[in-house]
Amino acid sequence: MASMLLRRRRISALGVSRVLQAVNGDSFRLGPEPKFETIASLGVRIRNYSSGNGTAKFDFTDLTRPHTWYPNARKKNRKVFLHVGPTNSGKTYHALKRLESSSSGVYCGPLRLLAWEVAKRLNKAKVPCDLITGQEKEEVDGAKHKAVTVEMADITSDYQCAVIDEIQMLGCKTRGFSFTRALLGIAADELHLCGDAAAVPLIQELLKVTGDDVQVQSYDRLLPLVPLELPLGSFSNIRTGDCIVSFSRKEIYRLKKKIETGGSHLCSVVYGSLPPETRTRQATMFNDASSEFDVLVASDAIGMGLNLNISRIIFSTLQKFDGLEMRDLTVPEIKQIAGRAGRYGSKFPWGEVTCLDATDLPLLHSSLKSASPILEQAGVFPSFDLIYMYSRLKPKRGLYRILEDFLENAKLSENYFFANCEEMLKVAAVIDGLPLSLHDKYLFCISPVDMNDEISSQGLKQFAETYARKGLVHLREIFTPGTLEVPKTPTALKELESIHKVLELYVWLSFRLEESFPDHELASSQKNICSLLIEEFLERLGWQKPRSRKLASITSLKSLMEDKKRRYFCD
Ligand SMILES: Nc1ncnc2c1ncn2[C@@H]1O[C@H](COP(=O)(O)OP(=O)(O)OP(=O)(O)O)[C@@H](O)[C@H]1O
Ligand SMILES: [Mg+2]
Repeated sequence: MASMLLRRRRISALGVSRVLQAVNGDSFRLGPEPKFETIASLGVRIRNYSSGNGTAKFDFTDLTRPHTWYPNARKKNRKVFLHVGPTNSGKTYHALKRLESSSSGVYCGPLRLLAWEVAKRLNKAKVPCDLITGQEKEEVDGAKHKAVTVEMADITSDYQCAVIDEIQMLGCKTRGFSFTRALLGIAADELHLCGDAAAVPLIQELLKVTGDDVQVQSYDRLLPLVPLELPLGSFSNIRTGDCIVSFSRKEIYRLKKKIETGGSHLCSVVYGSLPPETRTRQATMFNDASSEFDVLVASDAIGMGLNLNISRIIFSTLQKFDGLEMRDLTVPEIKQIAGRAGRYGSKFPWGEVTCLDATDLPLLHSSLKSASPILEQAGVFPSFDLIYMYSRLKPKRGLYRILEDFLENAKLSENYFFANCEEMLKVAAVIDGLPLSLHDKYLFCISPVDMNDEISSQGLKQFAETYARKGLVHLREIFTPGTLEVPKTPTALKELESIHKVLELYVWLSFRLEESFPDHELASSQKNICSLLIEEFLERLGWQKPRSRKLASITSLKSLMEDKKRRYFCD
């Protein structure tokens, strides 16, 4: 199918045959935008350097004091509240209450789904709130509040209140630096940090030098979470409100099929490579008591902060493929995922957690009893301006060499580690030969391309090549609108997911290089069609036997979209 959509002469090899595919959450390389945000704080020495008088010896690779990169935040004496406790203890709830009552504010979350949930909640409470993620900007008239994915946090604005959710992610190898940037850089009178107690000592240490006032508020779980003594046993024991967790996309579909062929349940699915809007609607459908989709099959894409009507989490495995090898889930991962069961305010009075396989039960039980290991270091990454200034010392080098050199020479304090930038380097290696400015190269490097996905990486390459050659990239050059159709096989589904990624990449670029990527509307609408077709596959052409709903009568895409809007967009 994809050969019809992505012209063959440009995107050739399409097959992706990984049996086990990691199905993580949102794309993580929606890094901070390449704005000159640090330079102001580097002061006079940079001016000396720039004037070329040769007297200044500014060391751009000295990253030992990242808090000095954010003069706006440093002008404030921020009141920092650390809301810590187990999952489902009301941490985010209390922070959001403050946000809601503030005159201006921002919520920064790790997932689009969380940002979406918060924007919806604030708007419902008559607090106009924009939703801003790497790929979308939904602006509301008069909004003084924003719900954003953490990479989009604006450190140049002044807020009364800011919330950073799942703050323990500052220890994440790939995305941690964006949490650190938000932590040190957001200029707010009140900063609320929600997350695991394991992050407290590190945050206290990092904020010792900022002059902020830090208070810790601890919470207890609101509803009990009961680890079961028995595994699930037969699949006939599956019941409404169950969520089976698996880390392989193929396994997710196998489980869905197995449960649905039992004839009593229909399954929503949520996993990382599904389009975000599809994930949102699948989650909404599962949460909706009047929908027939009463069981969820999901990856760890549901693992953070989400409020889902889950009564019991069933781990199909306690191992996941992390891109390199199969490994056991960590204690925080198990606790985060298990914590989705029995959310306060859902219809279930407590949560339960078990496994498919009895041999996994001891690890499950011991992990739930263990404290998460104390975080030792926070991620950090040089902003574009530092890389740019450094590049002037190394003329004629491509971004790959500049990044590599920079990281080799960079100095950090013991509280920080360098973000893993392998994915950025992969992009740099592909585009370095093109006649593009360093700024443009950096932009392509932080774009949400999935370099492990052949279609997505080919899409990026073609966009960058055309942009370098002509400065203008029309979507039609690599994509033929109007050819998308409901996938008929799991392979076609996978291809459609990849095509969605290419369209998402175009939309992302069109936000940042508006004139050069002018087909924003077309790419957005095709992207939406893509996700609707994927959902149609999930609902109609999957393995389930629809019961009462007359899906067969939905023939045109228009009526399909209207049908979906009626059912899932009206809230
Ligand atoms: N005091 C309260 N009154 C009403 N609802 C509450 C209260 N506290 C929490 N809730 C609700 O309970 C649910 C869980 O709360 P919340 O999302 O804040 O937990 P959390 O500690 O942030 O969990 P996680 O670690 O999973 O992110 C949410 O639906 C929230 O709205
Ligand atoms: Mg939370």
